[in-house]
Amino acid sequence: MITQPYTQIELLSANGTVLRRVSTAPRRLPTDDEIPVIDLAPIDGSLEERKALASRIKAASENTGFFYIRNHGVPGELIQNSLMQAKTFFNQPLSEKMNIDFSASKVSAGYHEVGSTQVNHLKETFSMRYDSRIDPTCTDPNSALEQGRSRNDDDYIWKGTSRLPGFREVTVSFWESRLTLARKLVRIFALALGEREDYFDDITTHPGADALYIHYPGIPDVAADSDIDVGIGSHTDIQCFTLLWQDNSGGLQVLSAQDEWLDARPIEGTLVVNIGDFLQRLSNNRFKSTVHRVYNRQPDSRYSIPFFCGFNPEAVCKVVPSCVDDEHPPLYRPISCGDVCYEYSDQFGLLLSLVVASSAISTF
Ligand SMILES: O=C(O)CCC(=O)C(=O)O
Ligand SMILES: [Fe+2]
Repeated sequence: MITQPYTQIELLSANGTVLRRVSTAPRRLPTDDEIPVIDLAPIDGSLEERKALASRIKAASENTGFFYIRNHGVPGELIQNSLMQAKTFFNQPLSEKMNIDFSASKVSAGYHEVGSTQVNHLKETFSMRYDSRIDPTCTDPNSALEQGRSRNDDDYIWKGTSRLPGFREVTVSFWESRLTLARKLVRIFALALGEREDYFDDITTHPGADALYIHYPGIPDVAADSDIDVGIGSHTDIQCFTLLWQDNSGGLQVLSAQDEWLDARPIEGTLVVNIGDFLQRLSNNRFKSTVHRVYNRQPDSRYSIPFFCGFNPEAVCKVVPSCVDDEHPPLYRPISCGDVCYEYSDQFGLLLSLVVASSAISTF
């Protein structure tokens, strides 16, 4: 029998640094079961159709914790317009981008320049957060503002980008479209966990909804064995789940259930969905928050546009009852999604970039 050689990588988690076993086998494409492509059209169908969809999503969430969605309802043209806006933003001189410097922001949003987040992260990012004023379902944004729920309320990121025609409109429109999709998916996840579909509705009225534009600069003449070409080191995402649009560059790698690296290659017309730590926690570890990373080993830029969905930041959540029985006592104490994110940033003394950029690794 051939024994598979393994190495170890370091992951930073809310409990400190943990070592994670990883196969040294060459990367491979996932099988259809490992990262399935799921047709989301039934999400607007009958309860029976939604339940059937939920069972597919349950299987994927319990397996690798990654799946592609097609017919997701986010218009392709809106995605392309957002990509154009992202490129225009990143193409500006650094001094312009620093108008919305993340570290000067009061609301944990704005621009992170290359090298300003974690070691070996070769990327620059624009980030925005939940804002009740642009939430299509928020009927009383002023009252939400008073309750401190609107986390973009000083308009810092929009004032500092007002010179870019259409930047705010397109970026907000894409964010709204993904918030709508995320809320529908939360209901499917409730079914997938064995609860009623409205189980999470009360805690998604002003949820964590952090959106990024990410630019991974190309690396000319990169040596094959160089370790400076990591786009994002190995990590898991912190909140409930992530909706990710990636361009055609490739480079997103996902750890399989057998600890092998899988290429989550771009598939036209799809978004990638992956489970985050908070949903793994609420599911009592039934759903998998899976380690992934990005390598941009190419001379060209890579762009990706993630959206991180959580619950209302102050809502204290316990492991869902359907995931608990005599043989499976709750593995986690109740906590809010917001507190988990703060624990993370406290642990590492990092800015709240971790809320949107998740955990990270130093060297691999
Ligand atoms: O750029 C990508 O494809 C993935 C980004 C990612 O994993 C993250 O921002 O957490
Ligand atoms: Fe991630």
